[in-house]
Amino acid sequence: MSVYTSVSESALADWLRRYSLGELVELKGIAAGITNTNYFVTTTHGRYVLTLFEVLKLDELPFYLELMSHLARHGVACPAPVADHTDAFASLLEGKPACLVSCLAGGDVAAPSPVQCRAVGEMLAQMHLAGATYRRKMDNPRGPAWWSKTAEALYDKMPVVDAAMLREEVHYQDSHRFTHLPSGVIHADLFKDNVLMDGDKIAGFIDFYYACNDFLLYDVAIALNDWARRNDDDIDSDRARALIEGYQSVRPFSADEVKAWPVMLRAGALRFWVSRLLDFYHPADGELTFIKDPGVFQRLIAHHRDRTDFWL
Ligand SMILES: Nc1ncnc2c1ncn2[C@@H]1O[C@H](COP(=O)(O)OP(=O)(O)OP(=O)(O)O)[C@@H](O)[C@H]1O
Ligand SMILES: N[C@@H](CCO)C(=O)O
Repeated sequence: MSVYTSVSESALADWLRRYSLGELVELKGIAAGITNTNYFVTTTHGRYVLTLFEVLKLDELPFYLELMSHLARHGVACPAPVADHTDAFASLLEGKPACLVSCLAGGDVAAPSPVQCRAVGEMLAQMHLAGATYRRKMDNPRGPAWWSKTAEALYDKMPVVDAAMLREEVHYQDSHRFTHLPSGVIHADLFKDNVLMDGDKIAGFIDFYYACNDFLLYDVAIALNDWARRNDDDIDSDRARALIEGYQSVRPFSADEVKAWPVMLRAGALRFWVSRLLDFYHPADGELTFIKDPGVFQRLIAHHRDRTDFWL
């Protein structure tokens, strides 16, 4: 469930007076999602998604909401935040920072086809191009410094063999640091559950709350590691090739990116291995029921290590 903060119809009707969206018709909690409280809100003007932020603070939101607005303005499929009469995208509701965004059609897919993977790759490249003119900047809070430090707090808790592999992976990434690859605004969490599909079309990328500035190639690796991953945690070549082809039909990899690609696939997996290990060994209060299997990314890294064909 993901309604942590209850919103009463009367509080929402009051809050909606800040907007030019008409009168409240219906308010309905959304079950999916882990971090935030989400509702579908219908007004006399249309349908929107209301998010109450459970962790992010009001002054942290402009980077993400202005990014979504920028991307939507450039034709990238993503929700467009709605501005209120003070021209703000967010304000407090029931004591939490809250915003309204356009409601998209479609739903997430559990078993995507190569055609859908191609569409994701293409839209991701379009997002990277459109992001080039976005002025705000945000360092990646979950980059190499974060995973090295976080891993230090995990080694002692893990089985010895797994800890040794994690050490090796952190060391491997430390010894393959890049400084020269194309970088810009990335989504940084483009898993299957963060894309709404309408058939074979992208209805929209959602959940931009890990977006930051980093290597564009790292974003492609994160997306591929989820969209093309099979149930045995190896990669399906047809889906991988389709996603890369879709991406390169808009923004071809540079020669440096081609060289960096095998390392980046492992970096994209390491980041989520570490965050899932952190949730597993140091769960935050109330998080227990949502912990995802860290082993998925350990097994994926093992497959990436053995790989000789990287679908390029
Ligand atoms: N703009 C939108 N249009 C339609 N449905 C949406 C939209 N935004 C979110 N949803 C629906 O709400 C669900 C929860 O959203 P989301 O995954 O962003 O939750 P969260 O708790 O904020 O993030 P996370 O699950 O990554 O912690 C999505 O699976 C989707 O079904
Ligand atoms: N997509 C992440 C969770 C949200 O960051 C994972 O599956 O571990």
